[in-house]
Amino acid sequence: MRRDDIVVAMADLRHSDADAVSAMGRLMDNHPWLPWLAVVLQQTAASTPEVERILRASADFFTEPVDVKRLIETLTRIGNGWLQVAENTDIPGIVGAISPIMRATMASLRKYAPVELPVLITGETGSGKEVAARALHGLSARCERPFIAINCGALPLNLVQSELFGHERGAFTGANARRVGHFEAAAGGTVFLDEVGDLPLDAQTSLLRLLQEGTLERVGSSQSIKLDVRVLAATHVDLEKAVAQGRFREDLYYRLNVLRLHMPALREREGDVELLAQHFLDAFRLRHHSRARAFSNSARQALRGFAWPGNVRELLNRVQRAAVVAEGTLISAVDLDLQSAQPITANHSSLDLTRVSAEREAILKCLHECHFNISECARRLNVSRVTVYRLCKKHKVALDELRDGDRPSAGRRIVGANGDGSAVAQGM
Ligand SMILES: Nc1ncnc2c1ncn2[C@@H]1O[C@H](COP(=O)(O)OP(=O)(O)OP(=O)(O)O)[C@@H](O)[C@H]1O
Repeated sequence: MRRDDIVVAMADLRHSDADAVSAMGRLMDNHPWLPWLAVVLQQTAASTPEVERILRASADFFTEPVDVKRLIETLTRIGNGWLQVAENTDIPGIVGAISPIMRATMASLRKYAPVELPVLITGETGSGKEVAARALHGLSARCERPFIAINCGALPLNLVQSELFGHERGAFTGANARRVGHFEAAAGGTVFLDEVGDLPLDAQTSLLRLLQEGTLERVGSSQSIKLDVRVLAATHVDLEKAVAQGRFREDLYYRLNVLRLHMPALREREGDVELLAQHFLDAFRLRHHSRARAFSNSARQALRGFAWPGNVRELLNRVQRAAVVAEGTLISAVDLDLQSAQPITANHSSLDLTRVSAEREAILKCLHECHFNISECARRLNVSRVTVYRLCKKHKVALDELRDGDRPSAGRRIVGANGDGSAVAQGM
């Protein structure tokens, strides 16, 4: 294992005593990215919590006599780079949720999905808020109906009302025909309002009415239209602060914040980074030619030690780039451009760590608020532009990647659902 040349591991528990079983459990915990298979005697299957834990962590398990056909099928699947183990969260679209913090979040998600109430999804940029919103929709009774994701920050200011709620012909110059807004287009389904804090006040009022009364009016009409739609909203800014500053309606905040789902930052998700990285690599290999099929030890260490300011989106970008540049079958820390990444906990007292993390949070938050305008960020933080760049370097803030991620591709990204309930994505 230390040499990184294990493709699949088999935990043979047929003749193991309790000590051997718990040692095996520890070994599996320490190597969660490896596809594990387990072999047990029928009478020992899940007989103790330790064995149960091993079976849960295994991609597949077998009892004696081993079904060789199924074993070959499983090995073939693993050999083809398709790691079932990475997708054992049983929430479609959400990969790599073995960390306790992510498991707790997924447990909440499962509970919230069938409930007909708004959910406010919080979390840093790239932490998977939209992925969570889609999962909430996919696990709800509305899954066959449309899922429409709207980036509120990307809507042209003068057209927000019309984009969201539609308009009648002649409502304003250029309104040559009646137009149905995103909410009406999602009738019976779910609307996901990303960056809800960016909604202007008049649109907030219309949204509040929709949430309270279940009705909307198109721009240029006074006729109320009844509408059944579930609203999910996300923010990476502090909405409470926006309320305190009068930029966000308090009554709307309480309406949206009935259920709250917090997506943890990737650096808090111990064990998930490797699973996600392997999943992204496998997915990349299915679509493109790439020799790289796994990560070297140093790469894994770097993946675990990095602070991931851009969260899962940054991990995805780095893995894809590494898969392109890697020369051999193993991706190295250099391929990931993480050669100088130090474990975030190394050589720091907890007070130091708190300071470092507060500084990083402050710079990231400010950068987002200023839409990555460095001069503006420097002005707000009362430091020079050079200092902003220095801090970005110090905290491994990949400005280009974050900028790309921040740049809204379109106001409306998801336009519907296929017959099988899967979302149709546009402009992503
Ligand atoms: N658990 C996950 N499994 C698989 N892919 C994920 C997961 N979480 C995030 N991703 C991927 O990471 C990228 C960013 O995710 P997403 O857009 O949901 O983040 P976000 O929090 O909504 O970002 P932003 O705050 O910038 O809107 C997407 O490509 C998404 O598919």
